[in-house]
Amino acid sequence: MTVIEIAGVSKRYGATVAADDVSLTVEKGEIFGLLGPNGAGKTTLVECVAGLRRPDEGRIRVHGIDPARERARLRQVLGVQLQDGMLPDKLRVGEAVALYRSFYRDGADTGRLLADLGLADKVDAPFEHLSGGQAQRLSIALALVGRPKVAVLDELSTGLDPQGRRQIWELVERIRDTGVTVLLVSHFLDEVHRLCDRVAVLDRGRIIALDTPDGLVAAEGGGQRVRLRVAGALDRDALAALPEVTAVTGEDGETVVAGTGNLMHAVNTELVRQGVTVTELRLEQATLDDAFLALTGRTTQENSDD
Ligand SMILES: Nc1ncnc2c1ncn2[C@@H]1O[C@H](COP(=O)(O)OP(=O)(O)OP(=O)(O)O)[C@@H](O)[C@H]1O
Repeated sequence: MTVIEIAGVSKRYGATVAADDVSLTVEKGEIFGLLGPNGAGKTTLVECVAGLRRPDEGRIRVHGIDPARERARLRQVLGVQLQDGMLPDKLRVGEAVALYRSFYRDGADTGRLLADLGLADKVDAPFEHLSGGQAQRLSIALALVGRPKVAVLDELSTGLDPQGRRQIWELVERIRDTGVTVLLVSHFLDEVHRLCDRVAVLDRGRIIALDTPDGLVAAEGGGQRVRLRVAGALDRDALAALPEVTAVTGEDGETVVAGTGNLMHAVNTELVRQGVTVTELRLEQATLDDAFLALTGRTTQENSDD
């Protein structure tokens, strides 16, 4: 069942095209990722889904509701994670959750929600005293307090340490397991790889790829690389001619063989045939980072430094 439908959506700010003819659908129970560099248009798109902005063109439906025209109905089915620092410093965790709960006819049990999010002992803590991870968990609690069918989570693990990120990821999986459809905005490749069923990669307002995380990696060129060094001369052309091999590159005496299928075995067999002495041999699986680089021409480092 389609829960979110985005069809031909465009949004401009003056001369900037933030969304350019974007179409996608999100199915019930999916964790769907929007991945892209800074300024790619991710936030603009989710703000349109959340009814906070009106697209210039195109159609959006969330559970059949037009977000731009039916904000009150939308609020009953869609929960949106607040961005950093959007709560008053002195507001206590329990007060914030109770306030947000009061917006809904059929909201969550706030005590249970806080316990589920590991915030039970922070009920009386003011927002300004929360750690980064606790503040993130509170923002997720506020997105879920209306027991939404759809949760929009934006840059959910920014600023968290590795342990905090893992905890948040487990939490998102638990949310999905309760039947909530999740639209997740991220520019972290490891995050979308771990969590998402499907990912749309956005760049300059356009969808440049839409697939499962593994599908994106595979499309990048099969997903494997063998790095090797040998003593003496290596016939790279013979390696390149192997059916499993898509490319052979190399510098500083290292040879990098990219390919598909049983690449390691094929390369090994060829090295034995050539009778060369191998001094180093290592298999790397391509990651979503490689796919991102191949798709956008930018590394994730350039991405976050944008
Ligand atoms: N209110 C606004 N007025 C003018 N331009 C805007 C506005 N909001 C966003 N933009 C521009 O639209 C483009 C898309 O921005 P958007 O925030 O949607 O991207 P994003 O992918 O969410 O980026 P980030 O990862 O940095 O949050 C950018 O070029 C941005 O500068």
